[in-house]
Amino acid sequence: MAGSLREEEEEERERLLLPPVAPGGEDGDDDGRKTGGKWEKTYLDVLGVCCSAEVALVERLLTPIHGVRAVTVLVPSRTVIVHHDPAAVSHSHIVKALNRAGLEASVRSYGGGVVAGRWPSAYVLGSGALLLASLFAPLLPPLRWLALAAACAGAPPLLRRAVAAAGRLALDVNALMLAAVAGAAALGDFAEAAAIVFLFSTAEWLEALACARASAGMASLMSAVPKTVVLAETGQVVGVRDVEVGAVVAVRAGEAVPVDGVVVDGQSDVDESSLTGESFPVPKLPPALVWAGTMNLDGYIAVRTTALAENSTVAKMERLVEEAQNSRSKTQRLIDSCAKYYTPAVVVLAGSVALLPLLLGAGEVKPWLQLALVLLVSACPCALVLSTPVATFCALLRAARMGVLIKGGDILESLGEIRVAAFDKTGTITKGEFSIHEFHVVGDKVEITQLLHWVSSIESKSSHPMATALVDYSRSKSIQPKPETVTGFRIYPGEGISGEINGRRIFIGNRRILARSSRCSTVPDMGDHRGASIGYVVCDGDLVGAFSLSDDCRTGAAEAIRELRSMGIRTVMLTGDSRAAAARAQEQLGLGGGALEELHAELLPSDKVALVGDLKARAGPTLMVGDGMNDAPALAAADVGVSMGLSGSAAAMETSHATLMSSDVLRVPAAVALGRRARRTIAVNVSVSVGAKAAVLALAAAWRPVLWAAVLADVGTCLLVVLHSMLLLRENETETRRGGGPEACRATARSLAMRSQLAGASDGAAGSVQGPGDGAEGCHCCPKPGNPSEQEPSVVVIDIPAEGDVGGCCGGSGKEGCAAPMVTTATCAPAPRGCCTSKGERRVSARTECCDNGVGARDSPRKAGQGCKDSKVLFWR
Ligand SMILES: Nc1ncnc2c1ncn2[C@@H]1O[C@H](COP(=O)(O)OP(=O)(O)OP(=O)(O)O)[C@@H](O)[C@H]1O
Ligand SMILES: [Zn+2]
Repeated sequence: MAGSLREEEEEERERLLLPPVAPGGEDGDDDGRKTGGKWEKTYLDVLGVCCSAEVALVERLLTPIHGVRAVTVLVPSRTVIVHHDPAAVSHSHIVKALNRAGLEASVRSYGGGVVAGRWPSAYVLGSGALLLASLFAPLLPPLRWLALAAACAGAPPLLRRAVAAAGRLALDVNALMLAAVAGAAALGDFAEAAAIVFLFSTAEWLEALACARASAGMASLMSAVPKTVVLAETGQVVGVRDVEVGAVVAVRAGEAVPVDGVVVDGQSDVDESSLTGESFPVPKLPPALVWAGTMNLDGYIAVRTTALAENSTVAKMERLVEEAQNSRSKTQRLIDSCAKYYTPAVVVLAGSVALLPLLLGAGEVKPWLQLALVLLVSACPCALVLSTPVATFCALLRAARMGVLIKGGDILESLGEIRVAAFDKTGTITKGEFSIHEFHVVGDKVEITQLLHWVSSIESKSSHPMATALVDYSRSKSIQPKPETVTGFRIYPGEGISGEINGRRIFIGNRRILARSSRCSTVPDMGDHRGASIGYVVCDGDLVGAFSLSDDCRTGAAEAIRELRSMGIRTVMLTGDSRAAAARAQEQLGLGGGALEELHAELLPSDKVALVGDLKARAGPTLMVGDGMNDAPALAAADVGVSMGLSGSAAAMETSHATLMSSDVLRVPAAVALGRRARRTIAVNVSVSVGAKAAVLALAAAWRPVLWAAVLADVGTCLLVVLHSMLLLRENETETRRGGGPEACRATARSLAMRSQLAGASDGAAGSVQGPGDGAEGCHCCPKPGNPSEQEPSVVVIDIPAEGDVGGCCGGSGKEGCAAPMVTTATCAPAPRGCCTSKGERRVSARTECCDNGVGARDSPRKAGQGCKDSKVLFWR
């Protein structure tokens, strides 16, 4: 059932994440395919794209070409992506069209190191050599003409671009530089003219090199996907784009998985780091899901595809990164609009400085003209315009590499401002892998087998984590779900689900659904499972079954929360689950049950939205992390909504602003840290570029107009800004430090996995392969007992105040306890018609004994600072 469900979900994801319609294209892929030729996506490195001004030019050049459907220009990485029909228009045709306008385009080869290491053009080299020779002019005066030759030698690329820009009535940096060169030459400063050309083109080249280095990272996202696949049944080799959904493809050891799918045969360890940033291999057996671009390490697997190549997760990721580059952030919009006025203003100023003395008949004209040239060179706000997009691009790329997909520069900036982090519980703080403690029949209306059949059949239509547990539980009792017998399936967000089987309407869910559907009078006592969630089954108005289930915290959840708190961020839990379950998770997170500063339980999706709004108003910019469908509205309402990617629901992924590709919540503090770093980088970039300009202008105003210094300030700061932004690509020590514990655990897991791989390779058999789970046990929520002297059995009595009834809500089992402060219930279900026995204020004591089971036993409440690392419940009173 998991397979079919996932497929549905996959379909939904596909529907939600349809390829973006790029400018110029009006329809989706399907239409294109139907009309004959296949659309292809070609990536071009276009060095001539340096400001957003070139975007329009590229679009104007390419969109009229027959066979080109859409053009996307990514300024930060100087990339142009062309959707075209290769039969109608070839790569070289596109490249030529761009190069005619002097844009220096070349087709990016897949997997290649892009253009890194490329030599400067002949123009740059020629102009440099001539300039060098001209320096000997003091010895041999005629050599000074070589400087003029140097300026001319380097000018053609500038001229071509300036003419192309002028064609669309734009004044670009090339035109400004050429004007300055011409001016300097006219004044007889040949060396100055040559210096401008040489400095400018060298800096451009270096900048392009740096950008190419940065965008190589993006290319590597997709380059891992093989271009051909082997069909498992026939052994036939076909292009990856021709593989249909449902085909079975063979993936041998050492090959990358070509398309998203389900393992149907074989077994292997798969390295998913390209997608999740998680560096240890994940064992895959049928029916595990695998994703395109991940690496099959050591075994053969057959994969039934669940998506077309262009709709694979990695392709969608790539689209998101591309879109993110195109979306301009607040800061960037501000800078761009300033830049729009800055250039014309300075050009007009330069013009008047040059003309006024002439008109007024001032004595010496030359210094005025020099001042005008300096102003002209300073009129390009290139560094300022670059200061944000390059930093944003590098940060987004860094985020993608660590398995966090951020959908734009704005989100990145907001991430750096976060003051509150709200977490959903199930599937975010906890693993979302429930285990069933009890499953009872209530009354004598049905048999247990019948009940299990109903529950598993209806639950197999739900993607809630509890559903999986209930279906597995039924299977363990030899009852197979029959989803086809269910009609009228319905989801009640925050409550549960319902469906009809053989004319009976069955409801499954929490107390709210009980209130909605039943006319019962008693609620069964669910025994001693404190902190478990209680579920009910109602058939045609009668309560017929009840069950209790719970799940444990994720690895790293506690560290993530600690990290966020150490960064001065308030942490909050917003859960649809019961208060008892919330309190149990809180307790598992440590810090004496005070890890999260606020707990809000039993929330409907609308309550989550309201609380997010409240947090925003009360404490500042709010981040929300969630996985479920019920979280989607809250994710959208938060300043930054983060969804749990591959494990979460499609709805959450769609509405969120960022997605964690792995389920490692430690990426949340890391992403916030990255956001803060990006903000700092942008601030430094902006001040450096503004500062340099101001210094040159001040120098000029002080009658010291130095033209080459102005050029250096212009292109030099551009280069500086690019290089400084690229520091973001490097892993920051604070990011590594964030959650130092789990990092160590991951290292262990990695080395264990590697060792097992080596063992497997040397003796040819898998032997006793230790999965990553084994290696990571030390980083479980519950700290592993350390000092043996602390593990001596001792009896501790923990007093837990029983939860009081709030506003006449049903009390559930009547035995749920809560140990955490500030447990609130936002809303109460309408009081069911007399279904609950009310509860008074009570204290419940648990007698516990310390134990060292390492991974916190399910029933072991643990209190920090009581000399007991872990404890086992002996009995409840
Ligand atoms: N498919 C289901 N089967 C049984 N119970 C369900 C189902 N879906 C929801 N419920 C009940 O409704 C409650 C609220 O569900 P909801 O999805 O809003 O939150 P949750 O996933 O439990 O917690 P969180 O909000 O922390 O993710 C659950 O705790 C559960 O008791
Ligand atoms: Zn959840």
